[in-house]
Amino acid sequence: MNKMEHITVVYFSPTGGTRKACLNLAMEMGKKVKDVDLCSLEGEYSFGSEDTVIVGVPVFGGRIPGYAAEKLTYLKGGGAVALTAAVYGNRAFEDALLELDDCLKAQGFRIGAGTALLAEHSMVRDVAAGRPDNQDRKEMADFGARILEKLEEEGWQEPQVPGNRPYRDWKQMPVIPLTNASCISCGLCAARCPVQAIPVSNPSSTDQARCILCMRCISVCPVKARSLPEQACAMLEQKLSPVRDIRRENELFL
Ligand SMILES: Cc1cc2nc3c(=O)[nH]c(=O)nc-3n(C[C@H](O)[C@H](O)[C@H](O)COP(=O)(O)O)c2cc1C
Repeated sequence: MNKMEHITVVYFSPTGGTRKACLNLAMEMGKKVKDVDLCSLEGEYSFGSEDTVIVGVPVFGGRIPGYAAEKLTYLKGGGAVALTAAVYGNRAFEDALLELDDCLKAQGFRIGAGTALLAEHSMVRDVAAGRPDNQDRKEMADFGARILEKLEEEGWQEPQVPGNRPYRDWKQMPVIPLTNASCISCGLCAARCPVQAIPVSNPSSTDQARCILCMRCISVCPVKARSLPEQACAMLEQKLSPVRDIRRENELFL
């Protein structure tokens, strides 16, 4: 039996939705919570078999971001229980949860439960706007109770989660965020970029070869000087218009 006293929440959350969704689950499980941002991990981070860890990543194109997959190799599971969260913006999570579980198994975790959770779409913010909301939070209390009940059982099994191998092929759009004349060169975007794609000396430029289009620079800019090119925005809005008025539900796989 896993004598859980606290839960560690490990996440990659460029615009904060993944972190919020995972913290909601952790807090509703009634344990002390430790917060670990994958962006600030620079070396190995080890767990042991008594640990329980919520690991959350955003869904990018039905996959997990390559940056997150790389950072997950810093985690050493040591038999710890992972509760996984593929956090997505109302379109679909496709192979992301399966890929996340596979990555963590390879790092020595046992998967206790998988979840697909909703958060605001970071590219088109009026899709799943305001999520996770109060209703999501209440649902996390139910998910948390069901997870704890399962982990109390002797000989519990890892969940079957949806998704296919090989994982779907996805390439990010060949665009970068643009900067307009209101940029005050404060350098916040450069400081917060997880992949150092924005030079501190010239924050209005972006290195396309490094940029993972995670939207953090756009979301942290205090004067809203950064945005995707208009054509890309129009294309995304059109692509997401069929899911704009749908409320997708969080899912739990035990
Ligand atoms: C490059 C990119 C690709 C995305 N692809 C998907 C997707 O395939 N399906 C989906 O529902 N949401 C997708 N989203 C939305 C994010 O998964 C969602 O907004 C997530 O909550 C962002 O996490 P964050 O707030 O922690 O950055 C994508 C977002 C970005 C930036």
